[in-house]
Amino acid sequence: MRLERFILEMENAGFDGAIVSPGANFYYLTGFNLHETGERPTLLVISSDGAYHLLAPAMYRNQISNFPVTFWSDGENPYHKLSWIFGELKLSGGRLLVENTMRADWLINILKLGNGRFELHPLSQVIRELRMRKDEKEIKLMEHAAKVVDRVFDELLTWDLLGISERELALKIELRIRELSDGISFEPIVASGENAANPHHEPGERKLRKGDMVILDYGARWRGYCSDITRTIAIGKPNERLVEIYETVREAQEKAFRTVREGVMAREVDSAAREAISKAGYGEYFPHRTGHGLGLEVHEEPYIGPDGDVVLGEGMTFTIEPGIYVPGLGGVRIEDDVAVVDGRGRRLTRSDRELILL
Ligand SMILES: CSCC[C@H](N)C(=O)N1CCC[C@H]1C(=O)O
Repeated sequence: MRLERFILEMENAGFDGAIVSPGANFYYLTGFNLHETGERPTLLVISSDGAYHLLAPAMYRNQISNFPVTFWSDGENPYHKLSWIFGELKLSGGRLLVENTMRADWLINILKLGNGRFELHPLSQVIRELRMRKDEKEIKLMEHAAKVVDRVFDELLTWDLLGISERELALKIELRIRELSDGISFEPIVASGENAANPHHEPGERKLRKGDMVILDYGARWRGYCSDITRTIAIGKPNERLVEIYETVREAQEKAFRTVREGVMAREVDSAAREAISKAGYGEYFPHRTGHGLGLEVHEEPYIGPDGDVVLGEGMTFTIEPGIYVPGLGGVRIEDDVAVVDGRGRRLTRSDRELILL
């Protein structure tokens, strides 16, 4: 059980306990996906002695079973109950791991209860090692999420794209992902023409026209796990320079993928892509890392950048997505999701990477 493994790691690292708020780590450890608890304090308290207890709003009563839990109702003070949980778990002070993204108001109240006796550290310090290595079941779920985005790509190539606005196309992609999966893993990016020079362009009213290169970047979620794909397509015949850029990015992506192997540093994958792009003279137009870990979150460890000091290992899953962005002209990005399986890189997304002219 994940929670037991986590407790062992936490104890080995010399921590007395952990406090986890809803999000990917909470889901990873409990299996409960408590949607939108928002401002209502919801906290999983774990002691390195092996005991754990959840504090949750009463309105989530039907979603939590077979787990030690104390519910609080609107109008009650949840921190009185949290204090009781600390007592039960004998957590009166010491070194505690806390969720990196915990709300400041919850954190302040926890510190008040600790009365100066808690020394807080980020939870990621211990949980990252567990989260980074996916087991077979997790990889299967990610393969499913990847199949959904591949299917959406096949389908969108049959849609009438000439004259559609970026916003409309993003909506159509989102709708199709929602029909085929549990939802989107992030808001789709549709960046056409000169807008494609912005890696995180927000789809707007610009309509797709002949000669455009269009970056399509979107992802699906399946049973908590994410996919993330980017393809760049051309509407009619694009400018020669953009075709040259496309081929450079395609080669960079391929070279980076071929570098993936157990034992290789994340930064070696990044430099394979970066060198190919720099050699073609576009180094200054590749402003981001080559990829990022992918799993319960769309951006997680291991990060595949120039500073990537993680040694790639079995079960790690990440994207490879080099890009070139030239202001005033446009851009190209090609992205696949990759898993390290049997020591080698395996592409989870498999859509065509050749330049497609519509
Ligand atoms: C979560 S929004 C961005 C999704 C996209 N696939 C992505 O992760 N990136 C686009 C440019 C680089 C890369 C990133 O690191 O943000």
